Amino acid sequence: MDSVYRAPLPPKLRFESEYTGKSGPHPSVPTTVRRQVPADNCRCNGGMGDFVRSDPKIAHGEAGYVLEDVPHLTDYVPDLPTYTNPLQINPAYSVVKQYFVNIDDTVAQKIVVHKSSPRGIHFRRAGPRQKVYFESDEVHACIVTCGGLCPGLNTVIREIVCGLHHMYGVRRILGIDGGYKGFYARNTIPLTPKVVNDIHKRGGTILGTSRGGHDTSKIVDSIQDRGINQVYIIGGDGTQKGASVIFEEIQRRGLKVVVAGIPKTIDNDIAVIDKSFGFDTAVEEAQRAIYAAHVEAESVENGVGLVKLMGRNSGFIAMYATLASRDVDCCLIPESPFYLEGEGGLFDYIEKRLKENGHMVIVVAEGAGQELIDESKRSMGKEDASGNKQLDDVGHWLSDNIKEHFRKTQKMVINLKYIDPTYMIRAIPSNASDNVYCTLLAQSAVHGAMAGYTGFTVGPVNGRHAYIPFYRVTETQNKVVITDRMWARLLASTNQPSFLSPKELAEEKKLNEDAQTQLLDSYNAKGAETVVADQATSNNKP
Ligand SMILES: Nc1ncnc2c1ncn2[C@@H]1O[C@H](COP(=O)(O)OP(=O)(O)OP(=O)(O)O)[C@@H](O)[C@H]1O
Ligand SMILES: O=P(O)(O)OC[C@H]1O[C@](O)(CO)[C@@H](O)[C@@H]1O
Ligand SMILES: [Mg+2]
Repeated sequence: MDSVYRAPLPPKLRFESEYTGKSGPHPSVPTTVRRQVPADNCRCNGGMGDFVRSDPKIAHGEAGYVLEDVPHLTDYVPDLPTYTNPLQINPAYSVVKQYFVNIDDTVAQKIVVHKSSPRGIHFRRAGPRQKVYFESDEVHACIVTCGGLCPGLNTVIREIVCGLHHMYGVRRILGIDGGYKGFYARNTIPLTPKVVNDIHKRGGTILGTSRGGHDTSKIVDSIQDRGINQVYIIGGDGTQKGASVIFEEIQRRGLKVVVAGIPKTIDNDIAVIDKSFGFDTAVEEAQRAIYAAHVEAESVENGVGLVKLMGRNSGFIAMYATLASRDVDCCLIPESPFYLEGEGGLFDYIEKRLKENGHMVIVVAEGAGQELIDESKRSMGKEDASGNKQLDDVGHWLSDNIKEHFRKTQKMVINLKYIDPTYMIRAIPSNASDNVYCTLLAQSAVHGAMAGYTGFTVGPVNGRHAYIPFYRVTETQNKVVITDRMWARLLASTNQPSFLSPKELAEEKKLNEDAQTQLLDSYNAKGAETVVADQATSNNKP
């Protein structure tokens, strides 16, 4: 049984796009159809950066029900015909009871509710629809991977290709070589089930990836020139922003082209979705480094194992690897400030742990403690090609400082081993559960695109796959909330200090409470629409 509330939506929630219902022979739809909305509804600047998105599709229902819907081709391309979904005659699926998703199914963003809580925000449930907006031989799809590597990229590529081919009979699928810039600067790679058959067993991406090089006009020109009508874009928060401007430009040009985003990031910092693919694999691999650090540390007198893990702005990998391993005595993440010297500081804690236990393990996320690093040693203001701030190496900095402290104070002789497995945890193939997850993501993206949805990111929300508007996943980043239970569990498991004074802790708590109260107040005072906007900035997953 579905745990999602499935009452039929009131008629006013039904969007035209779902009910046009025209089917019949394919009347050679032109690839380019001028859209019916004013061109200045959206502005693109031809490159990275600011853009004005067209209005969100928000519908309201009873008891504070809000549907944040995703765009559909029929929103701007008139008179599109629909076709029977070929899955209806696919022997594997035709026997499945209720294989097609009811068009009224939506997925709740918030599932912990009170008696009087408004029903809140919902997203359109992902999955195959009875009717599709593309004929098999009309589809010309492309796949691109952007940003840093992540376990499972190849699995997603494989499953998009196989899903399109086996489920929808699509034969024309192109790989874009080397990220966004590949659209206009490289040759394409033809993809077939045979080409992708074994790729899920390899780390990395067979398509290559890159940062920077997002030139919206050139990318959309290339899509238009090649006659591509389904664009699958796999990448992190930056990539989804890029996908969003591509979608806006496609819409502005009135093209019958869908843009589907598949969220990818090792840091697990993408808002709204439960978790990003590859994260579990990375956490599992991080265990190996932590295990080695522990073995090294416990084999010598006053051994300290220090492991640096990825996590630019969010400490999820460090937090989960710490919780999973149970060998870690201290976990440092970007969200939780710490200090070295003085009472209650890190040096104090190390000394205490070594006296108690004879050894200890510290895990540090790469984005932690950046503000502590001496200005002279900072790579001030440097950015990568995508505009992401370049971080200073907190691992070496911490290692040097701990060693120097114990050498200077001569309190005890310590033996520190520093392990940096950062790239090792993301360059590996995905594990079994991530492989299954990648398959669901890819298939959900394919079903959504075939059904004519566009401008969406696909992902699980409370365990159910949903189509989420781009703006929802790009407006905020998912971060560890240090006043939540999960961080408390970690503190209880490592026994480390919180490094926050009671005053700071109270302030942090108040900030979070204020955000919650504001949310409720704005709902009560101004109605659900305001809440929709406000919730964009308060996506704090456990
Ligand atoms: N605001 C933006 N508008 C358009 N394109 C963008 C924007 N931000 C980033 N991009 C493009 O998206 C691509 C990937 O961005 P980025 O390097 O930040 O990685 P990411 O997708 O965030 O993944 P990760 O951080 O997990 O490695 C790059 O080609 C970059 O040019
Ligand atoms: O060295 P690269 O490829 O730029 O990637 C490093 C960054 O990419 C990530 O893996 C994902 O954003 C971060 O954890 C890390 O800071
Ligand atoms: Mg990013």
